[in-house]
Amino acid sequence: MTWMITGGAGYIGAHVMRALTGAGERVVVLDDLSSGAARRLDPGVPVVRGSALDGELLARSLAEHQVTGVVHLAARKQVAESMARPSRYYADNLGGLGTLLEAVTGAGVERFVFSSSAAVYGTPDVELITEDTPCAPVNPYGETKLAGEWLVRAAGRAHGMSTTCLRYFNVAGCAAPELADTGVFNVIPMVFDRLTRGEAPRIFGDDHPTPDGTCVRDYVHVADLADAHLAAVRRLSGKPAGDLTLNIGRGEGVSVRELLTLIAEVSGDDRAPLVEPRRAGDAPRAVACARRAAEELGWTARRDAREMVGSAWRGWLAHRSPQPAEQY
Ligand SMILES: O=c1ccn([C@@H]2O[C@H](COP(=O)(O)OP(=O)(O)O[C@H]3O[C@H](CO)[C@@H](O)[C@H](O)[C@H]3O)[C@@H](O)[C@H]2O)c(=O)[nH]1
Repeated sequence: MTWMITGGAGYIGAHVMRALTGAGERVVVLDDLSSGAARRLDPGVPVVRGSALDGELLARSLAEHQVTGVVHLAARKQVAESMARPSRYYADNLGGLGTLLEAVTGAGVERFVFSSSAAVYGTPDVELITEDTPCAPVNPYGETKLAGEWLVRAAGRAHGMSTTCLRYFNVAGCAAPELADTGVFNVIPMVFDRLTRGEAPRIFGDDHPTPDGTCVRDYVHVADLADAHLAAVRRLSGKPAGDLTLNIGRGEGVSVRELLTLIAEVSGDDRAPLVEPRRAGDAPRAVACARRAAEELGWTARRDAREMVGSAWRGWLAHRSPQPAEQY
């Protein structure tokens, strides 16, 4: 089998590429390097430089590399940007996926793994989010992920393709400094960025209905997430498997205050945080029930929050972004 990884030069895609090649899978990367970084690529892995919106290139590359399965990660992923530019998100995330699925089914590819997100759930008021928790996204990014899942399942049913949708919770850390997340769009890099500038980290609300008043999230190490993709690929490589949708998280909540304590320990910078008003659209708590992934894939996350923060800090020191391209 040969797996095409779209977005393989991105933060998550490069970790997936390493997990698959490290386990002996044959891989080809498709990436237009618009937000991915060439330094994350592996010289031993062929790269098609182009976009998932380019149907002709896709058809040619799938045939040339005899691709038998696709892991689709290439997408826009900033919530705030999706609210400012919804049509761009719909066009790129769903347009790209539609074009890719046309090419993939036309080429007879029988296995497809889709990068989805906990953003499909919106802000449910539950202790643990299961895959049966109703989906009610609260921003265009989450909407494109939910509609993307529908598209993937429909194509699977129509063309006899086995599909797996992985709903990632809060992804953090890195397996090696060169693979680090260099964008400043999530809490850990946002706090690192503040500390590096000599500013206090911010807490968006300490009056949430949670034990310490700050938001609780399910942080999952990107290397564990990559292992989940490997497990999904292995499962699909066996007998035809229909469609499957899985939460990918640890099933454990970490509050913003707990995270800041870990960051202070790792960075050696323990300045007191500033408490700011709540951020619009933030759920007080978003923690996965991770049981179905354990049952279906035999996968559970192994790395804890300290390992995520420590590896993220080392990656930040090595490759921090001078200035993100656009801030919202
Ligand atoms: O300086 C900061 C930055 C963030 N937060 C809080 O930290 C938590 C995590 O925020 P963030 O890292 O922005 O993640 P989420 O808002 O939980 O969303 C992330 O996780 C979702 C999946 O659960 C993905 O869909 C999104 O793409 C991804 O941004 C939230 O409670 C924020 O209010 C702070 O208190 N201070």
